[in-house]
Amino acid sequence: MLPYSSIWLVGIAAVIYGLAYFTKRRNESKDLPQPRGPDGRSFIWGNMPVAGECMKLFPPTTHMHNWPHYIAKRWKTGPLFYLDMWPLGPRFLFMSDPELISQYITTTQSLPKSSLETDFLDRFLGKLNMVSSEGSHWKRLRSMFNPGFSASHLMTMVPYIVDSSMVFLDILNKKAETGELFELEDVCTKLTIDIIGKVVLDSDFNSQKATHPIVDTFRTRIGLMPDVTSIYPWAGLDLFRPYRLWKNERKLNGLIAKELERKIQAREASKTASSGSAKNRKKSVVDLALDGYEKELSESGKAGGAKVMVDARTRADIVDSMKTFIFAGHDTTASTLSYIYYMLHLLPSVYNKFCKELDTVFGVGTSPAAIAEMIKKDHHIVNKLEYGNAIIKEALRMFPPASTLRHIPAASDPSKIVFITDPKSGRKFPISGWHVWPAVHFVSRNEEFFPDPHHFIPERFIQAETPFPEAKLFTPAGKEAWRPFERGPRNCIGQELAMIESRVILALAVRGFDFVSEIDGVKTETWTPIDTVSEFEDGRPGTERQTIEGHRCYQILRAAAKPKGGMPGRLSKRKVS
Ligand code: HEM
Repeated sequence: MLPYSSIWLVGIAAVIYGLAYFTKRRNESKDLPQPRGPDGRSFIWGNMPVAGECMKLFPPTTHMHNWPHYIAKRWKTGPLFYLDMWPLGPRFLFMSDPELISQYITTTQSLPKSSLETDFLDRFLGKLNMVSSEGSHWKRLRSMFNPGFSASHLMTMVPYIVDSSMVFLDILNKKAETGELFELEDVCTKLTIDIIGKVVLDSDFNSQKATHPIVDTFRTRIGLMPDVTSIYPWAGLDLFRPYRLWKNERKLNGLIAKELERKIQAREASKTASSGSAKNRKKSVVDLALDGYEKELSESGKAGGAKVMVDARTRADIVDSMKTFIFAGHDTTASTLSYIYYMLHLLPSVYNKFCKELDTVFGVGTSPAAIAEMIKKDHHIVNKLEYGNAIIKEALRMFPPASTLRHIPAASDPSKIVFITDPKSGRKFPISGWHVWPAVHFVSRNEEFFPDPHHFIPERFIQAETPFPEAKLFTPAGKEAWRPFERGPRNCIGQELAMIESRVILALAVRGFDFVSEIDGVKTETWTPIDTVSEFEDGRPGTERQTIEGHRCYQILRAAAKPKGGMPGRLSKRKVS
């Protein structure tokens, strides 16, 4: 037994060590750009007072990517700042300078993904998912699936996208007839899921009209995941969650594996088939991945006879990738489409200008059915929708559905700390040990590149029409300023698909509709653009606050950044202009 005096000595030593460690950690961020002042930083709490203010002011379910722009303005931090919430929360480094981000975080030097992102995705999609994979496994997955997501290959999928969009158009017509209250995002999600099923797996999910086990099980899984809107690790604790998630994963993996097996059998059958339809079938993303796999096997001399055996590891990679594509590809595009309908009601001038472009490209008075045929004949015709494309880009700028989070571990040896250098000031900033979050929402509000960032101005992306010729967007510095799909080797593999499907849907299913968002019985008929910092000037707590930047359907975090409540509203027929 230790004598009391020794216990005291050990206790005192532990307290001294603890205090020294705490002081050292806290001082690491002392001189870095960050919110300052009594409401910005304290020795004990670091920048927790800032998080406290944001949690109080922003409506409760707000996506946290709304914070950095507000913080930068409120505490005048500039485009790069640290938010040290240790030991109660993460240590973030926020940035909105696209040049710094591309050079040090995502492109020239592509940092590994942060555990704040990958822990969630590994649990949700499986450990082999592409978004959180690193190194040789990520390279293998990316090169396996790149061919299927190339622009030239995706163009061959346009007829499928058109067919799904015509079903969607039908549904919108019915909603406009009844004038019922519905969640626009849900309808858009079913459309994007159908498109992904077809493009990726050549499966008819048909979820716009019926239920499909894969889609149902997948959506159940989304509901089972913890709500990650809180920065506290204990938020959303549920003892039965792991079991429910495990059960759901088994079911989902089994369903996708069955679909994959069907695909493999169909491929084998088509090799010997004489019928043209089997041979001429359009290839899905998985088909192209399996083509690559077969080629790899035959080049390495491992192909065993005429029948190709897909090994268990490759099957597991494909199953997790399918979940990844469904996840990454449906919510994101559905959210973007929902915001486009929402903005086109609020800005009739944008709607009218787009209708004129439709007339120019497809001819005055051309019906959606005729436009559908035109697109099927000439897939590239949708690329002529320059203004339509700018509308999609502006929606993605204002309401970005996703972004990236990167991290390299802290270094105890000061000589091993990694720094980035601001070319303007020459100042060095440490990145080791910080979760670097180049939140697209924050970058998209950088006024050097996007003046009047709270206004929806598609023309800003068309050089000949921009009202901001002095903005840096069209200079070399602005090349990577628009980054909703991120940049560099880890950029979005599905970005061409998202843009092509959005253009097709705009061409077919926007004209003639008027969508009015309606939350808790309040219709959004008009909108006054406003900066969050001005909007929150009154300091009224967020539980009472209903809008962000003037929008009642602000973005919340539900796996991706999605419109609040699924964008409820009513559709009506609009006078065709
Ligand atoms: C508007 C639609 C979309 C947006 C805004 C978007 C955005 C993004 C962003 C920001 C990333 C980087 C994530 C990170 O670094 O953690 C990403 C990655 C990814 N996206 Fe998308 N995405 C969209 C649509 C799609 C579609 C349609 C698919 C596929 C069907 C897809 C599949 C993926 C995959 C697999 C990755 C990981 C790529 C890699 O790590 O190599 N996305 N996306």
